[in-house]
Amino acid sequence: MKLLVSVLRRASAAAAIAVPCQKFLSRAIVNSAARYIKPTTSSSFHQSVVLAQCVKMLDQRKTFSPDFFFRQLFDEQSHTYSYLLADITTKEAVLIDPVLEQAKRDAKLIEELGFSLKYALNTHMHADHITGTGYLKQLLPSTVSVISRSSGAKADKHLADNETIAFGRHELRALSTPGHTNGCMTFVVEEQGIAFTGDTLLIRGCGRTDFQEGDSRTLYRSVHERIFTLPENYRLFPAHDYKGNLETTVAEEKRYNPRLTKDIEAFVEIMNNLNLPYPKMIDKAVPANRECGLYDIPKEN
Ligand SMILES: N[C@@H](CCC(=O)N[C@@H](CSS)C(=O)NCC(=O)O)C(=O)O
Ligand SMILES: [Fe+2]
Repeated sequence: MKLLVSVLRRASAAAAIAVPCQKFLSRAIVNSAARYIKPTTSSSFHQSVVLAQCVKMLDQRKTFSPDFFFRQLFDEQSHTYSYLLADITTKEAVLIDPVLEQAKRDAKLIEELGFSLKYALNTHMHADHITGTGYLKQLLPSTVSVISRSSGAKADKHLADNETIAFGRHELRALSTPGHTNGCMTFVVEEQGIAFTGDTLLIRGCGRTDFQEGDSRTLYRSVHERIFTLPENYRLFPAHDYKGNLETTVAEEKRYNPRLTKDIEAFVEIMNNLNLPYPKMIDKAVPANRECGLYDIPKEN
């Protein structure tokens, strides 16, 4: 027994030294990697620098505050992500980009977790699915629906650029990021280092600009001026992904987005040649979303 106690003591003393050492060393290695890696060619040197920067930005990723709740939710039909955020202390919650067909699922989850839904927000007037905000207002009557004023859609609260929405001690800031539609907004939670980009910026892609008020040059400027200027370690969460990706970062998209790393003229050319089929639901979704999704919704018994 004595032997076991002594072994455990030694092991924990070793760990107490090893963990900070490891952290210090990994940071030191990353910081100096670009200077000490021996280049064989200038392009492999460049790759080493980019890799070192990427490791560094992962190293510096923020973790959520203990009183901040985050849950990513998915609708398989439209490939839409919705995001439930809450203050764990006060239980006030917000839901970003809910989908009509998932409103009951979302309401059940919110009730099970003991949250009270304060705001149901849309990043923009969606074209591919009907928003769940109107229906959630019926299911959870405390809910206030929110969208940007420039979307032209009905809601209880209309947001202007830079306006904030509070839930408990947390808040998100709405940045106007038009281009996919006029009313597109990106919601940023600065304390947690995260942003919800709607369809403005998708993972290694971006929202199309060939319907509603789409404009490629405007979208390019929105991304470069309002999203790529956020700190590089910010985690980004889009409204859709069609390949199973969950999230990205500012640093990743600035380096690897195949559309937005190009200059503006090349970007416009890419966007003019996407040749995507129109969303199947567009003729139903846009008129419904103009009414906050309160359009042909299921009646409660
Ligand atoms: N096939 C889907 C619609 C897919 C689509 O058009 N997605 C939009 C976002 S929803 S408005 C988009 O901007 N896509 C960009 C891209 O590069 O894919 C359907 O029929 O609903
Ligand atoms: Fe969209």
